[in-house]
Amino acid sequence: MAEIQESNVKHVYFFIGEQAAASPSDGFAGAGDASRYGTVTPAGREEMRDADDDVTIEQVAASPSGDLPGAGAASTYGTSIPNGKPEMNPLAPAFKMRKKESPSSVPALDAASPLLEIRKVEGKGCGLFAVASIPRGTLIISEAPLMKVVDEGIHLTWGPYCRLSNRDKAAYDAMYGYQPPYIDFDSIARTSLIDPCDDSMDEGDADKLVAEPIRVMSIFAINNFNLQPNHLGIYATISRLNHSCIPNVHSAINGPLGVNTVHATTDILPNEELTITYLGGSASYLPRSKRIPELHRKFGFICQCSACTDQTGASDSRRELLDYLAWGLNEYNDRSTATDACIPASHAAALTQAEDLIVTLKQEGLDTIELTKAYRIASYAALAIKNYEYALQLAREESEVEKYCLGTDLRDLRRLGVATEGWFKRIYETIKVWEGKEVAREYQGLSKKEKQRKKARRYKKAKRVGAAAFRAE
Ligand SMILES: C[S@@+](CC[C@H](N)C(=O)[O-])C[C@H]1O[C@@H](n2cnc3c(N)ncnc32)[C@H](O)[C@@H]1O
Repeated sequence: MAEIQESNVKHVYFFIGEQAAASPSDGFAGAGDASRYGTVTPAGREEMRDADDDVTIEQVAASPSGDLPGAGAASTYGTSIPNGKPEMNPLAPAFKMRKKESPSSVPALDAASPLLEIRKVEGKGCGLFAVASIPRGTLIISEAPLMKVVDEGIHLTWGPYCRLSNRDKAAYDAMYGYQPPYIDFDSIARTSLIDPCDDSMDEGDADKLVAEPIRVMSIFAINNFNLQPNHLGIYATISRLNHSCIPNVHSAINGPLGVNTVHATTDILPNEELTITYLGGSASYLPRSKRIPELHRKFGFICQCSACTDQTGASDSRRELLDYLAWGLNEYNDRSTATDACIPASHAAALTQAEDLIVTLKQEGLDTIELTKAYRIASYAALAIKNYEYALQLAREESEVEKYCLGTDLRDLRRLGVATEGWFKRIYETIKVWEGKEVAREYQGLSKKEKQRKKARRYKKAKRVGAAAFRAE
């Protein structure tokens, strides 16, 4: 069974900083972990800004394609998000909607789940909706890909599609298809399917021959997710998740299990739409004036989520603050020698900045994997100033969010040393180096006790809830 490769985990976690040995002297104990904090480099930010310079909100809104759903395809997703790979066609023309194909009826879900159903959504095609209350942390979907091809292998989709069972083909055909303008479907199909030396075929025959493979590619183009190792996959159910800049579920590839898992990152009410973010990592921190064109450029729709339609400016102010705080913390984590007001000059300042990042993420409703990164940096800085208790408390909070986003089967992340439990070990190791074995043991013991206390509290609560339910009956 395929395990998560580091290259793919990057799309879940952004690693920054080199592998440094835990060193009491530099204060970056624990940086030996491939840190999951990463996100933006200044170059990355510039890149994003350059790209955005192409389209403004006004241009997007004014564009004739502005109201059309469609164009998903690659993105940075780390989590897993439908992929759009603009780089597939370096000759991509300026954004122009060519064709949209949306099945007119609502198809049945392939993976039946008592928690959700597929429904038509005005302006979005179809989407997934909760049919019951879904508490935070619930594993909602666990799904193997319907079909996969090697990375950048959109031209290879026709063969695997033809080999699908009738049932799987029906699930595939029910998906939304769109031809992003940066992929030249027609020439890809002709190049891969028509022998240039075969002059027995006239233009009409060739058009007929490529029509179906183009349809298949157009579905694959906007519904695929990165898989490990180096594959792209499409899912009957997960590919129906729409985007929100304030998502309520998190999708991640679980290599050891060979599935994509979707967990609730917030409590979800019945009839609420389940949404992921198509903007991975730091791109979520962009203000709406940058997010909207970015989503439009990559996925072909105008986001109407509450953050994108917020006219008060509160969401934008928070995102700008998030971008500022996270960028500075990344520089700190990278031990950058640059000087900038947003780069904390001391560990204590980094701790305060990371706390601000945590609070702002929560205020913006971003209970996502980004929050685990913020907790890790805060824990890291707390450790550096020898506030061990607080470092452990922050690690515990990180661990909770990790569980909510990714579940508990983290074998590959453990192997890579990026799961929170690896971070706990680093904290204890550092305490041992700095304060001696006894003190480290004490903290470990306290942590164990705290864990047991928590478990006992949870058990008591479950018992109370159970008894109340029993009485109600
Ligand atoms: C991976 S598909 C999601 C499922 C799709 N809605 C369907 O009906 O199968 C991605 C496409 O869904 C649409 N979409 C996703 N999120 C959207 C949103 N927030 N607003 C409008 N359209 C959206 C866009 O057309 C996008 O290209």
